[in-house]
Amino acid sequence: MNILISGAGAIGQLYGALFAAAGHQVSFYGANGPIAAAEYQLQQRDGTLLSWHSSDVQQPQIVIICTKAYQAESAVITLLAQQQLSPQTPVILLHNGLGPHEAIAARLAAKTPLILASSRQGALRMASKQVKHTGLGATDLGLLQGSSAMNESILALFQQSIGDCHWHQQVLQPLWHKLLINSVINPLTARDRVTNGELCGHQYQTELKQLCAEACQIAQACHIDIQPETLFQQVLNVAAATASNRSSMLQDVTAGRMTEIDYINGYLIKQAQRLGLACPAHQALVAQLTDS
Ligand SMILES: NC(=O)C1=CN([C@@H]2O[C@H](COP(=O)(O)OP(=O)(O)OC[C@H]3O[C@@H](n4cnc5c(N)ncnc54)[C@H](OP(=O)(O)O)[C@@H]3O)[C@@H](O)[C@H]2O)C=CC1
Ligand SMILES: CC(C)(CO)C(=O)C(=O)O
Repeated sequence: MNILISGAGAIGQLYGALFAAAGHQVSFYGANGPIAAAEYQLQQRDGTLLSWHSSDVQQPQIVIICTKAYQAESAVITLLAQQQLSPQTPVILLHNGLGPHEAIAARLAAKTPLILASSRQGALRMASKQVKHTGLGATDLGLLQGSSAMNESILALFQQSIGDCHWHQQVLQPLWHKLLINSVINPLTARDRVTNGELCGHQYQTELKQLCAEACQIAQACHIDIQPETLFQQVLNVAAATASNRSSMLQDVTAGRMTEIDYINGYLIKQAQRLGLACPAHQALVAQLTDS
């Protein structure tokens, strides 16, 4: 298959390498347009280097947006302006957080398959054309709008190339679940400059519970099936399982980069305001991070 990936960063290069290794043609798009064919390297989990080649951009059969959440809409705008995409070509959004799908859905033709995806793989950029595969994890996918004609072939493509991939009829459920966990772990670790595991300490338990309770009330009002005690336990499990990790938001803050907080806690706050619900703990957290 001919796959165009917009966003040649850590996750874009990881998925690109895995698609290419499975025999597919991968081309990249950047903020300024098509990226010429080049050699890339993936540092695999066993330490060995996999060299692979991207192609020049041709008419794609699938488009995957692998930018940060705050870059996704502009990536789609650039593609629609510069490429003659068929309205049948599926567009897959693969970023953390939620929000850009609403604006992007409105920009695409009604029949264009818009697929949302969430990745629990880990990738780290080592050089402009080299990434390290830092963690294995599932990819969740599902159709948000448009024709479902390619659902099965897209799932087969992901399962054959990436491995652990799951199709969801209600894709917003797994995306919300990841957002809820990120909405607690990421800003706390970024605010206090601590590893994920440190959130399991006694001093965080009250704040964790309050954040989980608020987030669940908003999620439930958005028809997401989750209980505060379940989320609290999941947050502790993820924090313990990734104890030595520095969350992506902590890494962004430390490096002086923009964070995705507007698409994680910011999305929750937006939903709360729409529904007339209070969320003081999440608002305080956003303010603490934005002011720091
Ligand atoms: N890295 C990881 O382990 C994981 C990441 N994720 C999520 O995946 C998403 C991508 O993360 P990650 O790959 O780490 O981020 P990166 O910053 O490494 O990659 C984003 C890429 O998009 C490029 N880009 C920026 N603007 C545009 C644009 N308008 N059009 C096309 N390309 C553009 C960037 O180019 P430039 O560098 O020139 O700005 C960069 O190459 C995020 O939402 C992240 O939270 C999810 C799970 C794990
Ligand atoms: C699960 C967690 C918190 C792992 O670090 C993550 O997804 C992130 O850092 O963005």
